[in-house]
Order: sequence, then C-alpha cells, then structure tokens
Amino acid sequence: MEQNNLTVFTHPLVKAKITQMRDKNTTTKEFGELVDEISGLMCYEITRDLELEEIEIETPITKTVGYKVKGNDIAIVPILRAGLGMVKGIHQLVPTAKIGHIGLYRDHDTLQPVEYLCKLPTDLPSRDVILVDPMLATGGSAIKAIEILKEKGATSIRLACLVGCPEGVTAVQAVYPEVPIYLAALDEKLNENGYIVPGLGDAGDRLYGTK
Ligand SMILES: O=c1ccn([C@@H]2O[C@H](COP(=O)(O)O)[C@@H](O)[C@H]2O)c(=O)[nH]1
Ligand SMILES: O=P(O)(O)OP(=O)(O)O
Ligand SMILES: [Mg+2]
Repeated sequence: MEQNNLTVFTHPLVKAKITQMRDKNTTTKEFGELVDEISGLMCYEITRDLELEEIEIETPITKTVGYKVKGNDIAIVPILRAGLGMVKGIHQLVPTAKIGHIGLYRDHDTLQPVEYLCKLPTDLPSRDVILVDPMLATGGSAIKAIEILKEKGATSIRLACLVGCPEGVTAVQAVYPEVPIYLAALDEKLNENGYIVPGLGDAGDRLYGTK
C-alpha cells in the first residue's frame, strides 16, 4: 500500500514474520533474526529508485553490458539501540553503504527523545540516508533524528520502521512531509504509555534481552 509518501508492506513473508516478532513467546535470538530478515525484505523496496550505470563485463561466454548501482552513496543510520538490529539486513544487500549512529532514548515520563550519541559519515550530504528504527510510536525519535541529519547536511532521507501507528506517521509527516516512510506494519494506535498497540513491546529490550 502506498500513499502520501507512506509505503506499508503487504508482502505475505513480511506479514508472517512481523506476526512472529509480535508473539511474546518469541526468543531474543529469534526476534533478532526476524528483524534482520524483515529489514532485508524491506530494503528491496526502499532502494527501488536507486540509479544504475552501465558497465561492460565478460561472462565465460562473451562480453556483455550490465549494471552497477551508481556511486557508493548510501548511509544507513540506526537510531540506537533498537535501530541497530535493522542494520545487518540492509547492509548485506548494500555493502558499500556507510553506517552512522544516532543515540536517542525516550524519557519515561515525557516520552521526549534524549540525545546521547551522534556519529555520522563526513560525506553525509552526498549520500541517500536510510534512517532505521523498528518502532514509530509518537514520532518524537524519528523527528529528532531527521532534524539532526538535516543539521549535518543530509539532503535525501528515507525512514524505515518495522511497526508504526497513525499518530507517529502523522507527526513525522507534519514536520517532514518530504521524507518517505516505509513500514512493515501499520498498527491501530498508541496506548497511554506511548507503546504501539498491538505492537511488540519495547523493541530494544526484546532485541537485547533487557527490561
Ligand atoms: O511500542 C513501542 C514504542 C516505542 N518504542 C521505542 O521508542 C522509540 C520510538 O518512540 P517514539 O515515541 O516514536 O519516539 C523507538 O526507538 C523504540 O526504541 C518501542 O520499542 N516500542
Ligand atoms: O527509545 P528507547 O528509550 O526504547 O530506546 P532503546 O532503543 O535503547 O530501547
Ligand atoms: Mg527501548
């Protein structure tokens, strides 16, 4: 499903894997593997508009013209901690990407994002940024991360999350309508504690076995 710069995946494999992730009986190990797999599947769509250039190669039979992705121009930027889980699945498909890190946690009382780390590629302005965080809840973390990326000169940003909710999508689109959002699932709502319903709980805790 695609509308207003929002793509929600409808692929059966993505739907089945998201369901496995939601299950509270899924182990930390399985959860990490599912994040990996879904991120890889999403990468296929997120990178659909990458530019190609023609190259000449030689097969064992003959010379032919094929393609390579133009430039080495992607940066994957996870929002720590939970976003880290999405890096491997994308990086193995786009191995030339550089990886930046933005550390944010949500204050328990205010739900506002608090920044604790920022390390980004120096050539960020010339790269297409894929910003990743498994959960798009209030949208506060994504908005803060996009603000940081823009301050550092990023000109092309797309946001990829596994589970989002209408509140988070609306919040991000109100400030940054130009940023395409990719979700593996769009859930019903946020609860009074800022958790997505039905959601999957705290993605960072489920990835790293913390509470
Ligand atoms: O159900 C949820 C909701 C949030 N998270 C974590 O919080 C941030 C995103 O929250 P925002 O309110 O959109 O800032 C995200 O990084 C998750 O780590 C969660 O795990 N589960
Ligand atoms: O957004 P938070 O506070 O849940 O952060 P983390 O990803 O470290 O769990
Ligand atoms: Mg967390």
